[in-house]
Amino acid sequence: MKLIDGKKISSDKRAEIKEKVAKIKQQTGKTPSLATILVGGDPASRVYIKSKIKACEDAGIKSFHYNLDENSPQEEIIALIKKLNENSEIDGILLQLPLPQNKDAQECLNTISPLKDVDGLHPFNAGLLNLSKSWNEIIEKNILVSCTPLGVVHILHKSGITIKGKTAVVIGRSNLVGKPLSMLLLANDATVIMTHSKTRNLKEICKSADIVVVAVGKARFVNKDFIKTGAAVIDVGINRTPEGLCGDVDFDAVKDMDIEITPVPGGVGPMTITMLLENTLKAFNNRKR
Ligand SMILES: NC(=O)C1=CN([C@@H]2O[C@H](COP(=O)(O)OP(=O)(O)OC[C@H]3O[C@@H](n4cnc5c(N)ncnc54)[C@H](OP(=O)(O)O)[C@@H]3O)[C@@H](O)[C@H]2O)C=CC1
Ligand SMILES: Nc1nc(=O)c2c([nH]1)NC[C@@H]1CN(c3ccc(C(=O)N[C@@H](CCC(=O)O)C(=O)O)cc3)C=[N+]21
Repeated sequence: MKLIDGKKISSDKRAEIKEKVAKIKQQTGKTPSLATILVGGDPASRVYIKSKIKACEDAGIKSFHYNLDENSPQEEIIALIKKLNENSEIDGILLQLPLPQNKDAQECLNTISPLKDVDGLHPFNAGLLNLSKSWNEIIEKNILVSCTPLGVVHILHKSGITIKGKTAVVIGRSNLVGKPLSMLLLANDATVIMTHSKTRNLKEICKSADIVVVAVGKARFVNKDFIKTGAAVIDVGINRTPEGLCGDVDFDAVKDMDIEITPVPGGVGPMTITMLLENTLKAFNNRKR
């Protein structure tokens, strides 16, 4: 087993971003900025938001945080987003998901200005990703794509894992992770198989893959039976268990195989936040303010 060090790849990229931010400040006198919105007080979401704010600070990106009450009506969330859309000082807006019950997340996301949509969840950006024909096009056009999928592809590139021509199986089809990730792998010329809870013969399908990305949200879901020798396994899952934080892969069960694998913690998680910083810079550049 070869461990893929997401933390190291992430900190290298953050150092690059920090330099870029310093240059922008020097050349324009402006500071790229991110607004984060948390509705309610879900403990896991609080932890993520805290790391996001800390990462912004470390990189020299200005951050503004808004914490709305659990019971705030949807109109209040939308009104805040509209206010942030109009605030020329703010480059990126991140609405932390999931929202408390009885709120329509997509409706809120639809009101974020596509230019400030650092999670790439506005239909306009999701559409641009869909229409893109290559990875180069996505990079050159500065398309805003969901941070976790971007992080996964960055990890693959930095680890020297070829994507072109490979069979990649993605487990999970959420709008935040599985679906945009499948589009990114496709743009990188993989043969992509998208799988989900209704997929039959999941083990066999995964066993045929050169690259397996798991984003299901079930602790130790993937075991030896899913993985072929020589495969790259990217574990997106974050599960809090009595024994601590763990991914969707049963790490102990596969660790003796001849594979490359990202650990949890220290794999995809840190990259997600790094890509949020990168997307904030993209938003700054796209707005040319
Ligand atoms: N490391 C990071 O930076 C991030 C980690 N995460 C973590 O990744 C995981 C997934 O997140 P997210 O995509 O938002 O989760 P969702 O709950 O939105 O999606 C889960 C997906 O898994 C599929 N699924 C559920 N059960 C099975 C099964 N038995 N077999 C195959 N597929 C199944 C679902 O299928 P169906 O569509 O049919 O219901 C669904 O598409 C979570 O653990 C989350 O915490 C999320 C974001 C960032
Ligand atoms: N609009 C929106 N955008 C998101 O990108 C988003 C979201 N909502 N909702 C929740 C998920 C989850 N997510 C993570 C971010 C960082 C780590 C992370 O840093 N993980 C560390 C461990 C952190 C810990 O100890 O909990 C690691 O894996 O090493 C994990 C998960 C972003 N998400």
